[in-house]
Amino acid sequence: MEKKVEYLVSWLQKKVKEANVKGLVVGISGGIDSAVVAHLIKRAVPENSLGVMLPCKSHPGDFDDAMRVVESADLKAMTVDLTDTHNTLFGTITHVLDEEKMHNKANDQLADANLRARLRMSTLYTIATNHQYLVVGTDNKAEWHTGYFTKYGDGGVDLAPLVHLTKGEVREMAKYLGVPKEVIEKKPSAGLWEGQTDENEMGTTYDMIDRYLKGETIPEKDKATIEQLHARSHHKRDGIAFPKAYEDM
Ligand SMILES: Nc1ncnc2c1ncn2[C@@H]1O[C@H](COP(=O)(O)OP(=O)(O)OC[C@H]2O[C@@H]([n+]3cccc(C(=O)O)c3)[C@H](O)[C@@H]2O)[C@@H](O)[C@H]1O
Ligand SMILES: Nc1ncnc2c1ncn2[C@@H]1O[C@H](COP(=O)(O)OP(=O)(O)OP(=O)(O)O)[C@@H](O)[C@H]1O
Ligand SMILES: [Mg+2]
Repeated sequence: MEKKVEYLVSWLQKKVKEANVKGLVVGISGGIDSAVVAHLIKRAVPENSLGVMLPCKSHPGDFDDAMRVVESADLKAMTVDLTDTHNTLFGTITHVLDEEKMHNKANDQLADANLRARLRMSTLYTIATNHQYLVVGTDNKAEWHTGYFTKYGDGGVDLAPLVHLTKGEVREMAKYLGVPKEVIEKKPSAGLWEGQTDENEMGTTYDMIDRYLKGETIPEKDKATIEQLHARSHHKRDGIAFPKAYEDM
């Protein structure tokens, strides 16, 4: 584990140098993925690493966990509460959709949730610009493979150090780094609505996804779910679609 951590820390240092920036910033949710990234960026750039708590109608317990993470990593941190901003922006958008008789309320929960993730992204980039930092993402291998992230939200980052680690490997790294036990043991959640858990929403478990990614045999139903999630999310991993230049047709 020491070698794996050293590898990621030196990769982060290399990226900072190549980009000619001063440091790194990450959003701290109180979940395990951002906790691991918090520890990695602190090791990579001890004097120029920053964690940002971005509550948006979030559970207060998650904020307490985020504070525990920050303390465990001895990371510089700040809080920007996005609740009012989200209420104003989502309220304005839906008001106009109502007036135009275009409002599809069936999609409200997802649209509301993805706006939270994109407000976090915008906030992190505003802070990154202020500090001349890069924005570090927290997607692990399971989330990346299934597309379980908001495009240009939590997926809108400069660096993604955990993208080759299964959720199990993230857990092992978290233990090694000294992430608080309650954070390691809590159910993964995007925290985008009351009672949301990743596993309920995805329709399979991280254990199944990890086993699938390691090439192990898993039940047909879980395999089909994972393959469907993967097929539906190519556009998130492939980047922006461009036409061929007219001259090259
Ligand atoms: N084929 C295609 N080619 C190009 N673009 C395509 C496309 N199909 C959809 N799109 C675009 O992509 C959009 C859909 O993607 P997106 O906006 O990401 O939205 P979507 O994938 O529908 O939702 C995001 C999912 O990620 C979960 N999430 C989000 C944030 C954090 C976490 C977490 O674990 O913490 C989890 C969230 O709970 C939800 O299940 C469409 O609105 C459309 O604009
Ligand atoms: N309240 C929040 N404050 C700051 N950043 C947040 C917040 N909620 C989500 N994020 C950012 O979005 C990322 C994606 O969330 P995700 O839930 O996948 O990761 P996590 O909370 O760190 O771990 P877990 O998947 O175990 O819940 C977080 O790692 C974090 O960087
Ligand atoms: Mg979470």
